Amino acid sequence: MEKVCVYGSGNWGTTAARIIAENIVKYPNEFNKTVTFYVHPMDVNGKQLTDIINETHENVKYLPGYKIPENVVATSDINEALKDVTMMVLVVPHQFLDGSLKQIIDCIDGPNGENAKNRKLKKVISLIKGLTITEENIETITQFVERKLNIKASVLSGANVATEIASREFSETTIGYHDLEEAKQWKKLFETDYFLVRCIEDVYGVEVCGALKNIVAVGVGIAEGLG
Ligand SMILES: NC(=O)C1=CN([C@@H]2O[C@H](COP(=O)(O)OP(=O)(O)OC[C@H]3O[C@@H](n4cnc5c(N)ncnc54)[C@H](O)[C@@H]3O)[C@@H](O)[C@H]2O)C=CC1
Ligand SMILES: O=C(CO)COP(=O)(O)O
Repeated sequence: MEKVCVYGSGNWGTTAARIIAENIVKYPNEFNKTVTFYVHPMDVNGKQLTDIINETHENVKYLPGYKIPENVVATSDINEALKDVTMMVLVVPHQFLDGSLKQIIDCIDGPNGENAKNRKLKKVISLIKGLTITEENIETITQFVERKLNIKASVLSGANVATEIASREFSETTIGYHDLEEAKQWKKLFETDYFLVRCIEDVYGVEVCGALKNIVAVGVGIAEGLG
């Protein structure tokens, strides 16, 4: 039985958690219906965002006005978020990825790596846009994730705008995979009648196109702004 965590609770993470939670209940023999939702600790008007999400079923900070299914359980406790989790959706802004992965590795492997052999987490998909650039080299986000987590990662990317998808406006996306059986599972979790998912065996191609698309998008925005 697979158990799913959505790690990251921004605009896109919240939209992804809603879709997954609606889909996951259709496959009771394959997936545990509870989706854990890792929320970076945050105070909103004197209250923890996790408490607000669990009580009102709405992420008032990052996706106000859209209800989140009750099988999404928000937490800022990493141990609770990743307990028994076999499949993880990574959806934090790229600048927080390194710190997030350190926290995840500490949790699943133990501070000295002592639990690494008993890892339950086997499947990871990145919804993150961007590239990691250092003085030495350039890596795609999944290459960075694979190097840090030692798990082959899939990617989901496209010309996708979270609030449009949350509003059930039609949109298409692509999953890049290393393993077809795993890709079929991610497709079950993400596809809806308004969010069409295609799968291709080219992880790096999908994520590089997704990242480059945003350079074009910025250019179009500037051109539009100039009239
Ligand atoms: N919003 C969109 O329409 C789309 C976003 N993406 C990509 O998804 C990724 C996530 O984007 P969004 O969900 O839009 O993010 P967002 O900008 O809406 O949310 C910010 C996120 O960062 C977390 N955060 C804030 N401070 C932090 C810290 N110090 N440490 C760790 N986490 C912290 C927040 O809890 C929240 O989850 C990005 O790579 C973005 O490019 C991809 C497609 C669509
Ligand atoms: O790629 C996006 C929409 O398709 C959004 O990316 P940012 O959230 O990084 O601007």
